[in-house]
Amino acid sequence: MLTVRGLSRAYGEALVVDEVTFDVRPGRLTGFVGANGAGKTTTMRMLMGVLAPTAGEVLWDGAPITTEQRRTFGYMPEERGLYPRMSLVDQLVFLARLHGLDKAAATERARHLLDHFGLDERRDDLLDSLSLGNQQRVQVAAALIHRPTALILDEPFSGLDPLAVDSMVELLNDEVGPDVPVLFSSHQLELVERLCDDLVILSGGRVVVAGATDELREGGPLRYRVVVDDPTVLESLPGATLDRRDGDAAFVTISEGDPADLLAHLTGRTRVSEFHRHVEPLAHVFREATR
Ligand SMILES: Nc1ncnc2c1ncn2[C@@H]1O[C@H](COP(=O)(O)OP(=O)(O)OP(=O)(O)O)[C@@H](O)[C@H]1O
Repeated sequence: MLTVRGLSRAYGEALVVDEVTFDVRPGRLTGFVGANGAGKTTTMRMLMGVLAPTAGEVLWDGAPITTEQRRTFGYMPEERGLYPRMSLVDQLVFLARLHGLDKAAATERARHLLDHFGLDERRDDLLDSLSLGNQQRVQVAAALIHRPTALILDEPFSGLDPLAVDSMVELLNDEVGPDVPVLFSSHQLELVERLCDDLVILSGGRVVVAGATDELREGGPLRYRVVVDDPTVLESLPGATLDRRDGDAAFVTISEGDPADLLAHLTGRTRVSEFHRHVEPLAHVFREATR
């Protein structure tokens, strides 16, 4: 497991990452979300050891991480970092060799990834002749070249259309080992909500929400969407309040007691055609957390 503990970074007087703590669990896709300037890239750089923290540490399986261990990670930096004027296959082979693969194994691995990423026919083309989506694929392939033990991706989906995002996720699922922790940053909350097992929300350099995506969504207020024949019964509810109406539907938050009791109360007074849990999208959780 990869752990970030109390990580901080100051530039002069400005504390841009402020005691950030979270885990990236094995085999889980963790989304690192925050507005522009929240501190995601700075945190990821410190995680990878390319930027020194002002305070705090990074742990790998509970012990301070070593340079050797970091070398086994895959990293896609914000500034990318492949050579625009080198052919795809040459640079993947070059990177694989930097990671210690011999020439035959490096060529085999590069060819496998290019083939799997649908780029085999482009293998002799220069990176900057590819579409943005394909360039991103090559960047991800580069991060995967040495079968990394952890994967840190800075905005891997930026600029991709929804189909390209899905295809990238499929490739990651196929190519990333089952116990590998994966952290990726994004400012697209809807995308993260859809893709991630775990979520860390950063705002102004601080973690404002962290946890399993499902639990964060389900852990919100106990809100129900209700449709009844006689809406006047909603004006006084035991252990619940009417939040708002939207056409025929009303949204009710249960503050105490069981939803079943509220349903029984309503059905005793009017016909109830809808009564189900309304889970807020994470954008709502984010807004609440950063208010
Ligand atoms: N070298 C630097 N010197 C001074 N300030 C910096 C430096 N690098 C980053 N910052 C500041 O630190 C803050 C966090 O930046 P960072 O790039 O980590 O945010 P981010 O969440 O990755 O944003 P984005 O989504 O825009 O990439 C910003 O206010 C940025 O201006």
